Amino acid sequence: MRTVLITGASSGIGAACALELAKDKNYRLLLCARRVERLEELKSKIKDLNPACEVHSFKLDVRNADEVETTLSNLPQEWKNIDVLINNAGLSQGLDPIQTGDIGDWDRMIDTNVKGLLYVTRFVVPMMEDSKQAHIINIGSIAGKEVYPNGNVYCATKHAVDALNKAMRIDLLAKGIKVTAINPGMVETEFSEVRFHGDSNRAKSVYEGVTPLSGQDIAEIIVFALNRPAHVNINDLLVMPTVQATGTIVNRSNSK
Ligand SMILES: NC(=O)C1=CN([C@@H]2O[C@H](COP(=O)(O)OP(=O)(O)OC[C@H]3O[C@@H](n4cnc5c(N)ncnc54)[C@H](OP(=O)(O)O)[C@@H]3O)[C@@H](O)[C@H]2O)C=CC1
Ligand SMILES: CC(=O)[C@H](N)C(=O)O
Repeated sequence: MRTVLITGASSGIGAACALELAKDKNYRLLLCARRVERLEELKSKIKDLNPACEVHSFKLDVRNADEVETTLSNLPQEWKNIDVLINNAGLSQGLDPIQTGDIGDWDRMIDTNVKGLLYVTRFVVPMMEDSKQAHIINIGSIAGKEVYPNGNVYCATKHAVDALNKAMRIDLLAKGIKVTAINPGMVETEFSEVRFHGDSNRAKSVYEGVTPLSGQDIAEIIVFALNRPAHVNINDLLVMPTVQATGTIVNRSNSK
């Protein structure tokens, strides 16, 4: 049995991972995010799907290092050993050129996508000491492999995730902790709604005329990566919908 901690489990890819892992009797789930009411709804979906799946959920804002340390160290005793960390919490805010970008948006992206991922990893790795199957999955992005117009700071944060993913693989090698980056292209979640500060029409237009990836598509790939034999690690995977060639080149006339 492996205990999996998923950050940002209240929506999108994180919630889909929880539901996918709940189908597999080898996993028990630690779910966190800021919106606890969403986590409660997710827990009841998991109960319907697999009543035997053990779930513990809690509120966590990954941007606050003290909160991350205190909350993780105060987990109930039976949840203190972690095997798998899915560093998923993240967001994009704004899509503006650098000279007019909103500094609050920049801070939120850097604090969540880079510093939050670091804080959680810093305090979870010591909780993996007893694990024989320790694995960290970092959710990067196509935006961590290339830069697209007006993506500036979001792209920079995901390039940082790409670097940290490689750095973790080096630093954690002697501990036998697997480290995998999953880098999605366009996935239809709340991502665009958050990027455009709740402008749902603009968010919808991102997915017009295309079949994007779903959270479930990414979750299935993560479960595949987690279930490889002990000697096999998927280091880095870039996953795009068939209609997407780069961060911004998308065929909207030939949706599959
Ligand atoms: N959708 C896409 O096209 C792509 C997404 N990604 C990445 O996938 C990851 C998941 O995003 P996605 O599912 O699409 O988007 P969603 O907006 O649907 O989900 C984002 C999740 O992150 C959580 N989160 C955000 N800020 C914080 C915080 N400060 N502390 C804790 N949790 C936080 C949210 O929970 P809450 O608000 O409740 O705290 C939510 O559960 C992100 O890292 C994103 O960058 C990568 C490439 C493409
Ligand atoms: C370009 C993408 O596919 C990604 N969702 C992003 O907006 O960075």
